[in-house]
Amino acid sequence: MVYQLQFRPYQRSFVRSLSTSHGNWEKREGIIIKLIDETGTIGWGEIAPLPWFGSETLAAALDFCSQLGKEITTETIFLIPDALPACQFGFQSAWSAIKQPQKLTLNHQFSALLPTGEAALHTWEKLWQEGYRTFKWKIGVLPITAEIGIFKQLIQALPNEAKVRLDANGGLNWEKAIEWLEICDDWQIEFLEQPLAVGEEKAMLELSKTHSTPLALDESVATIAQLKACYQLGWRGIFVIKPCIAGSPFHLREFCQQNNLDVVFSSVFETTIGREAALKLAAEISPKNRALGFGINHWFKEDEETWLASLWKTL
Ligand SMILES: O=C(O)CCC(=O)c1ccccc1C(=O)O
Ligand SMILES: [Mg+2]
Repeated sequence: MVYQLQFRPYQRSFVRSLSTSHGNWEKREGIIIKLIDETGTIGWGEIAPLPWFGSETLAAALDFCSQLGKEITTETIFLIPDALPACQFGFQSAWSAIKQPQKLTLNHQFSALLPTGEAALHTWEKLWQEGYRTFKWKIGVLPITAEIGIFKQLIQALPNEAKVRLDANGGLNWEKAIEWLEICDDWQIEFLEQPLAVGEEKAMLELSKTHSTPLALDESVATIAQLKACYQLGWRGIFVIKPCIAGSPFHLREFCQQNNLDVVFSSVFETTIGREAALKLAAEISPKNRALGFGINHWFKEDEETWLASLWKTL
């Protein structure tokens, strides 16, 4: 089967930059793709790379799209190399949108991403009023004493019913991870995400055995190959899945289902197009008790619908 292909790069700025232990992220860049089959049916897809997480760069994704020309075959779509995981996801989900155009039905809760640092203290309440009951806050950004101080204020301000996830983005060392885990154990945190850097999976396995707070791997399992490697290593804790950068949605679903993984789905600030495809997977494989990490409205300046509509017009 042959599909006509069109694509458009996009970029949008965050209202405030996303601060993590990797640094400050100012704007989201990606590519929207449009496939058209012989009957005129359209499938949209999105390539939303996150190079600081280990995916390809935007430039590599653009090179890939540019060399394809005006058409792409089913075969090419399923032979995209593993070095281009965000492209695998974008093209294969656009293909699915044509072949299996089912509507998205979800009854999961969402988790809201709080701004980093003190700003979390005056942001959670608005999100609570919007109905969020799970909140994620970044750590490993400020000096640890200051951060623990803010954390204690936050946890005491939040209603009892609220669940809290902490995400260190690999920014802690062994001692700081233990310091945080002891606090997490006291406050019944839902989980601590990626305390140590990529490559320190054995140490994280060790930490998971000595503390009651569950640990989640994120950067360590960014792609399907990494996910498999960590599973093989014996990781049976939580796996954070960012579908848009993980690779083939078909392979991802198969591996998660076969091994019954405890997964938490997570956004990479993709647009509605990537988000719909990611949430379709979540509807199938995310456990109901794990809120989806897609509560990221308020992070962009433009109104999503208007912004996307104007991008669409150019395709
Ligand atoms: O997972 C969530 O709840 C929100 C998304 C999120 O935290 C995130 C978004 C973009 C890039 C990295 C991360 C992260 O989990 O580290
Ligand atoms: Mg994370």
